[in-house]
Amino acid sequence: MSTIELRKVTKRFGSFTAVKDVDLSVAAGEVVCLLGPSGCGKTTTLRVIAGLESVTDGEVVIAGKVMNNLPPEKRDIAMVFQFYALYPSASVGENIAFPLYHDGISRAERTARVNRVAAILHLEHVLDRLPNQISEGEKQRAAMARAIVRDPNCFLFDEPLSRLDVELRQSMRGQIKEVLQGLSKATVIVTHDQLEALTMADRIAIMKDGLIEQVGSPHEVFAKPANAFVASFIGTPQMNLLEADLKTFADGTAEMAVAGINLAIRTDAAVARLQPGKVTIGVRPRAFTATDTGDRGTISARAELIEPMGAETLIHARTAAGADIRVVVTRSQRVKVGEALNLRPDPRQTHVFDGAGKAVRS
Ligand SMILES: Nc1ncnc2c1ncn2[C@@H]1O[C@H](COP(=O)(O)OP(=O)(O)OP(=O)(O)O)[C@@H](O)[C@H]1O
Repeated sequence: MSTIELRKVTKRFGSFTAVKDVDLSVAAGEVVCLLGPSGCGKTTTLRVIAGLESVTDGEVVIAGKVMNNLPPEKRDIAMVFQFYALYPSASVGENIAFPLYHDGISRAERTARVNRVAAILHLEHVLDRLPNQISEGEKQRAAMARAIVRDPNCFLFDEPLSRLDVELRQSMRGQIKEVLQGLSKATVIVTHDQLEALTMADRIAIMKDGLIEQVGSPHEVFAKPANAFVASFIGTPQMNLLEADLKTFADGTAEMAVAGINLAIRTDAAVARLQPGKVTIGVRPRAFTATDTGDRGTISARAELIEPMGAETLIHARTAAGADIRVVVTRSQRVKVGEALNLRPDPRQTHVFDGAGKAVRS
């Protein structure tokens, strides 16, 4: 069974802990993306799975077997790096066949397998060419073909698309996803690009400072972020995180105010149970209604910068107290720089984070 499991994995480099107590399991046929800012420990986690780094603590289990003491070549894993490392003097077909030369596979079998993966990855027409005679996208597909030709237990990808231009990335994301869907292998992809993670992953593990902050489907991490970090990391434009004052009352109700304005937002039982004081409310830029008239429950702000985005417009607004708020409106709603806005957050789409940044859910 092609599965990957990390059990309380920690990796230290000297006194620095790059990966802390990470638990993660990837089922057969599942694609999990490790996503997070630079230096959060994504690549180290991948290298630990591959056996390119030893673990300091915990267990790496692949296909049900503890792999901690096995070298990379004994783990039956294929890894695709950011740099494809194709041999320049060998044809594309020979490059793809390379992993099969060590396995005592007959020439006929080798050719059959290369042809099969070349068909999956649409490379039949370039098999006889040298790597410098094919496009960047074809090089990336050749690297992937070389990884899947051996039929390994699992796949690991390290920033597989980072060297490609925007357009090619877009089409490759779909192609990789399609190929992986047909292979039924556990796959881990490292990326710092959320769009890549959102489109390719079945589940996303969001990392920060060596810890996994949340693991969930693309929809879950977007709609139900576990904490303020995940909330601000996932979604473009970024979610607004606004400081709010929470008051709770003896009858189990609560009120929240931003810059002194009481907002008609989530004040359900879970919020009312919090300690009164400072909390953070999270509102995505598309979860505001911008109205002309300021009435109860709206935040007053002034448009500072307007960014047309095609069908929608991104407005950077600022409150009198100096809080910046990003708002997305439809193109037909014309707003000018300097104009006063009254922003009403949709209560059903308002997130609340406690003093430690943890999401409060009812
Ligand atoms: N061999 C090493 N020795 C010491 N520190 C290391 C070593 N390898 C990585 N680190 C540190 O561990 C942390 C995590 O590195 P890692 O490469 O896993 O991050 P990352 O999330 O993949 O970042 P990026 O997106 O920039 O590649 C970083 O602070 C890095 O400097």
